[in-house]
Amino acid sequence: MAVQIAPSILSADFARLADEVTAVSNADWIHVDVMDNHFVPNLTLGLPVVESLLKVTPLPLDCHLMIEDPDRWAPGYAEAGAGSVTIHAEAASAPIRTLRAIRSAGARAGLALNPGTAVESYADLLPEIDMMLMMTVEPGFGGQSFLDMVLPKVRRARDLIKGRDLDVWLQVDGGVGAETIERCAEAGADVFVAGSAVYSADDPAEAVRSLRERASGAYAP
Ligand SMILES: O=C(CO)[C@@H](O)[C@H](O)COP(=O)(O)O
Repeated sequence: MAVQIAPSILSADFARLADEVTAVSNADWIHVDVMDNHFVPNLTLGLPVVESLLKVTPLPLDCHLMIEDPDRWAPGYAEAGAGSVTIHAEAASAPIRTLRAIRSAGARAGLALNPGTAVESYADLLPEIDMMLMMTVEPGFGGQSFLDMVLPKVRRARDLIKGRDLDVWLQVDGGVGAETIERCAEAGADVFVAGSAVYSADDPAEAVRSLRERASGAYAP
């Protein structure tokens, strides 16, 4: 699979979201961070904003739910038309049921792991998901420093996916930019979320292009 770039609108200007997503129309996904101030200590946006974004961009929305009780809320994002809905392993009470509900509603189902959560504990869920999201910072805020300690886990996840011959995408999120994206790709990641590296650039579309080039050169599935 070709590498994919997903700019995170957490670093965008929320007063100009339509323009901000249009500015990265060369990306593969728009990454939408939904935070509830309970699962993480930050509050962002929810389903009404996602519904509005769906009307202004042809790019699929990659909704990352950093919320308590994702079992209750996740299917609604898929039913609204999100292309991908990711729940946190640490927050879900019934992950298999919720992942199946996301898929049944027509979206790709994602499972996210915090930096300290072992991938081996969730190996049996791999057939239930389309994407595993490895947090490379503690979730909650943009602009944090990349945690190198997560890279061995990214490698182990890629090996588990390969070992079972599954088509599961491996996403990294947090501190991903020009200095770190190649190491993520070498470890086997193929979907790259970048917030500040894209939206603090003078030319966000050029930042997307350049990140894609770096990741493609280093990608070693
Ligand atoms: O989920 C999160 C943060 O919890 C991310 O999606 C951030 O939005 C990434 O921002 P940068 O680290 O790339 O600035």
